[in-house]
Amino acid sequence: MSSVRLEESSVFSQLGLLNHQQVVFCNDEETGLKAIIAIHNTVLGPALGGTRMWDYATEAEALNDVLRLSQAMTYKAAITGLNLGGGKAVIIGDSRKDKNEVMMRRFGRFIQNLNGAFITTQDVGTSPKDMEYIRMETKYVTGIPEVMGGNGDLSPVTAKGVFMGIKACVKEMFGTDSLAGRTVAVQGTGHVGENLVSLLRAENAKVYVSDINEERLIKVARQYGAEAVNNSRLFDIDFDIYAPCALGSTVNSETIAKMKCAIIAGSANNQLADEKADGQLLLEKGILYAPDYLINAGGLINCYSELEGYSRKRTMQLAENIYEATREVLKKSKEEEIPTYLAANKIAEKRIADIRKIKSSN
Ligand SMILES: NC(=O)c1ccc[n+]([C@@H]2O[C@H](COP(=O)([O-])OP(=O)(O)OC[C@H]3O[C@@H](n4cnc5c(N)ncnc54)[C@H](O)[C@@H]3O)[C@@H](O)[C@H]2O)c1
Repeated sequence: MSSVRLEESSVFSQLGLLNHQQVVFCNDEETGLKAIIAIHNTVLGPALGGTRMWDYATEAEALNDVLRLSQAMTYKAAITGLNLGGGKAVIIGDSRKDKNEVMMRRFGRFIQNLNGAFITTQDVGTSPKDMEYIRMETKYVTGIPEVMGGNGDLSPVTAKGVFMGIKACVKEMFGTDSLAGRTVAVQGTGHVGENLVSLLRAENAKVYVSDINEERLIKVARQYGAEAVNNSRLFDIDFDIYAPCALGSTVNSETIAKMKCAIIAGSANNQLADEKADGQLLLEKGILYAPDYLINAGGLINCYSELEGYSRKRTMQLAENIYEATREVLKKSKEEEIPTYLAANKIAEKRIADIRKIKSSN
């Protein structure tokens, strides 16, 4: 009895923390589906967010994840200037053995019942095939396979956004946004990293690359004329811009102490290990940090474009807008002497508050 109460109180206390509009618990005995859909905010438009399938240790952990991630989507859409709200879904289970067509289609029906308030896409543990199953039961899904009207690889769009974010930071720091002769260290030469290296080299930047995958590293270095460096010694090298395109949390008190660069701008999610402390450290050290959730918004932009009737040209234009959005963040950060992540959060919150006003007036 007491444990039930504890569970209940933790669920309801979590629900109140981040101001969610709606949280839906999806339970279906027949298919074994246990999922949570969190709609954080729909002031700007329908809540869009991926469906993550993960073997969470507890249901409270799943709830915590979906609440946190859906709030982050609200900020990401708002700062990028898209007419989308923030949402996310999690399915509790092992994606390698627990999922199947019927479970995904049942989940699609839960989404359909929300009448468009939530639109989903692929995330960790779900695949284009899963999106295809969901699509059989609801039209509120994007990121579907090319054969069903989707548009394939998102990473060129993401890389373009990161590239524009880098240029905005370079403009702020050096007075011109030309990358010719600037030195950039791209950590991670995967889908986004490779596309970014290609864009940087086309503007004659000097590029260092690092990766734990030796084969990829050498391939990308050779193909684009970049210099391969040992990943563990990356911060011993002098460069202007650090572009993390592999993992999160690579910007922490230990690495910041070693950093000699002027700018951090890359695609990895959650680059700051401790947003508050590391954001402040970077401000004090005079290193410009382009908020990751803004400059890596290419994937979201691509989904938005798909909903609007996909055009590659329009999608790339939207990714280019990341330049101005980053400039605005840097300006606010400078004027108010606050870390850039905080400046971005404030701009996102203001946009939502402003649009809320016009939507409530006649
Ligand atoms: N693909 C997108 O459109 C997109 C959108 C938003 C954010 N992101 C984020 O950007 C990052 C890169 O995405 P991706 O699609 O290119 O992934 P990817 O898996 O294609 O590439 C990641 C690369 O990083 C390398 N890597 C892994 N651990 C490393 C380490 N410790 N040090 C150095 N290199 C390491 C891998 O070997 C791989 O080559 C991820 O954090 C991802 O979450 C990607």
